[in-house]
Amino acid sequence: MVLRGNRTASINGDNMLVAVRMRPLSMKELQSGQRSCCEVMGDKIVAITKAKKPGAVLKSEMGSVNEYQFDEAFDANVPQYEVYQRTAKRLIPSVLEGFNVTVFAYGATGAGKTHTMMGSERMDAERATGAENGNTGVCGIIPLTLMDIFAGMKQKQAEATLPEEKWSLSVSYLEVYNEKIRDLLEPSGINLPVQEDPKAGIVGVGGLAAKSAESSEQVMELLRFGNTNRRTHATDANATSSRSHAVLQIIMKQRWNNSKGREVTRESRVNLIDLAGSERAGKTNNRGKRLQEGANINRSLLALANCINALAQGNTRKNAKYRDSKLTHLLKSSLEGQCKLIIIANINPSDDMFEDSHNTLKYANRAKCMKIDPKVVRLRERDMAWPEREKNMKRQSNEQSKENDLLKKQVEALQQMLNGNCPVLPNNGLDVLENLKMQVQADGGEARVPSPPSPTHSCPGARGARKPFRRAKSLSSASSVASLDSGSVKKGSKRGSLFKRVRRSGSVGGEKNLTAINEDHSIKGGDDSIFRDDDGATGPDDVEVDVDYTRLPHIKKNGSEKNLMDMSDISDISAHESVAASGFDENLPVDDRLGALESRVMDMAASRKVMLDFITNLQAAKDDAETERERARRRAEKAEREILEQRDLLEKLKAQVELERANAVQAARDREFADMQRKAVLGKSLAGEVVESSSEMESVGVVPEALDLSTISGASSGGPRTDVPVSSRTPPRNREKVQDDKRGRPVTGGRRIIRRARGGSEESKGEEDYREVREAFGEESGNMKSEENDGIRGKVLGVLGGRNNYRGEEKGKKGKMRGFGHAKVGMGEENDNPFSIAGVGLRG
Ligand SMILES: Nc1ncnc2c1ncn2[C@@H]1O[C@H](COP(=O)(O)OP(=O)(O)OP(=O)(O)O)[C@@H](O)[C@H]1O
Repeated sequence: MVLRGNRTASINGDNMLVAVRMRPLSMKELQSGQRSCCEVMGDKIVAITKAKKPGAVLKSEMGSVNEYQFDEAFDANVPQYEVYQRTAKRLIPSVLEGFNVTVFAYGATGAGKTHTMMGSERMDAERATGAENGNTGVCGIIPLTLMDIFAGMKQKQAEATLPEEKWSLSVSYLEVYNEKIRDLLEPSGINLPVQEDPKAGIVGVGGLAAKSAESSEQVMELLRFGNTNRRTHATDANATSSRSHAVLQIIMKQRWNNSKGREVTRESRVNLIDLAGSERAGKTNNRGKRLQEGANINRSLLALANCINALAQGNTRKNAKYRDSKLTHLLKSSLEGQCKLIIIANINPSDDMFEDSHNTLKYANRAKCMKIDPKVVRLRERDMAWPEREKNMKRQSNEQSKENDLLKKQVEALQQMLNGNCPVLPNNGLDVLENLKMQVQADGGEARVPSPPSPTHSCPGARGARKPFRRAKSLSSASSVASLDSGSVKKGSKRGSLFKRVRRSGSVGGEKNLTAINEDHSIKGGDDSIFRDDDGATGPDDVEVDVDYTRLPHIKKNGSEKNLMDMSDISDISAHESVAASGFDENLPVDDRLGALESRVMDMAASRKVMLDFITNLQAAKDDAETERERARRRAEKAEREILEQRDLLEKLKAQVELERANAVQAARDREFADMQRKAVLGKSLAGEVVESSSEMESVGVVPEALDLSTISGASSGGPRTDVPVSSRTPPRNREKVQDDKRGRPVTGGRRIIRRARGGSEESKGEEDYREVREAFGEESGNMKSEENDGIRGKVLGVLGGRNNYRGEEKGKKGKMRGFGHAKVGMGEENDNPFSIAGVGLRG
């Protein structure tokens, strides 16, 4: 068995601590027969044993033991609190003194990093039983550190000896997932940028939320919320595997006033980091998204290992490639030596994880060689002399005040436009909106509330905090939009167009003439006193803007009413202003005036943000209204088109009805004419005159052949006639003869006869029909006496018989007796075909 090792402790003394923590084998691992290959020995030494391969010949296959010495080493039995006590707790005094501290846990997946940093799932229950009193069984380093920091702050505050000494704390929580930085406290899905301040040697994250907290409980609440947004997923190696690196940043501030009346701020940051674990794809069986996550985790951990290697090689700080990953970029200031550093290497003792655990130990061993030289307390002192500061504050305050006035008036103008006083924006109104848009864009889409300026403040957040003031100035001078009131423009004025616009055009009656909106929505200049007092000084008492904020418009959007501005944000602007006015009261002590001015600047900035938001909302509402108007116009046009189409259609239908009516009239005339002809023919026949022309017969719908008895064969058989030629002409249908009967009632010739015929006995039916035919055609019954006419009568009855299914001879008896008498010229009862000769009958 070969023994190798590196039994040296960290070279950085108190500034850096490298510890190793070994977790116990899990039940699952024990059940699957895995054995421990690691041992924590005395003197903070960890030994890792590589088993000899069965039948090993090569040196690499031989068993070996490696021993490494660390600043701290914890075996599986060491409880959470002891781990904390021997690591992070040591650095709490440094934090309270203003040092930056970074603590991170490193190791393979499932080695116990989250357990070490956060604690176990039972942490909440345990905390409820009083972790603060020493019952800290399952709390990890993060909650324990928070408790101690808050306890330390409380004590410091209680023992405060410095004038106006105040302690405060805020936290931010982020994750690095797949090389993207996400805010866990205000999750938005946005990939936040890493920002570096080389001068101050600080690396921060742009746009990261910082939440102030009064107690560790509050921070733990925030953490719990953040953890619900963190990416974790079950893998083969760990049921709750972290898929991202999580960074909790605690920012602690101590403020006091020094003997020269200057405010001094001391700020320290504590980074508590739970890294995701390195993993081998072969062991974890991860696929797809998990595999990609694993690759990104490994890449960033490799970048971290490379940086540590480079830093451990002595004077090669510049060789460390921090930008190889987001994680190393974020940790740059911690690794470079700006921070006190604690690295906890977690190992899983299972022999199955030998390679991973050994790598972790080698990595931690190398980290010991990093040179850490954290900067001592970083004091940020306001070094500006008071008169200069006061002047500066006044200027800023006035700029804000003027800008706010202008914004108030623009809000008013927009409200009027929105309330319908001016449904279409005039050109200069559009200028206002355009100007506002530029302003909002120049603010990066959002106006931030500035904190009091601190010229020597070197952290990026604090520098950013001064931005709104500078921005306001540069914006106003850069703005190139044409003035609304060109007469009042002062060309070349440093104040720029936004302020030029409210220059006065004259004062009225000695009163302060407030800037107002002209009827055409341009902004009318007010009294110069808005900017200057009689004595030439400027101040908030000059501002008297009477805006009724209770009349803020509600915009209907998507069916629901939306208030464009939160009233609570702005309702007490005037109160702020009156309080802030004390900043100009020369009789007050300097500190009070400074405080008042600061608070005024902040309030002004806050109300400016509210108004900018409001204006943006108004703009959006206006856009929505215009879109809605456009939609309504299109809908109206469409409806108009449809109405016109309907009208066209109606006209066509009317014309068609007219045509049909004319046709019907013409058809009625034709029928009348045909009936007259037929009547004439039948009259002739009944009178015994010879009907010479077949066309005469046809004209009344009687086919001559059908009446030609010579063509009738089997007339006496009584069966259906098959040899009777069927008229090739379709008998005209619906051509019913309508005429008055004797009583003047309209009678439908053929049909009526048929109906009647169906009613009585067969014989009398024939007679009746015959009579009715006669009557229908207005013949005198006397004309029927002659024997010759019996033939015609027989014909008529025969036709009737066919039409009404008279049965052969029996039904046509009378006709036969009187001559022709072959009523069965009809088709018999089977023949119902209206197109047969029977149908031709008298129907025509
Ligand atoms: N010291 C310990 N004592 C008891 N159980 C532990 C200890 N360390 C870790 N565990 C348990 O081991 C399992 C894995 O631990 P943990 O989730 O902390 O691993 P991890 O290193 O954070 O893994 P990953 O990188 O995948 O997130 C958990 O069930 C945890 O409770």
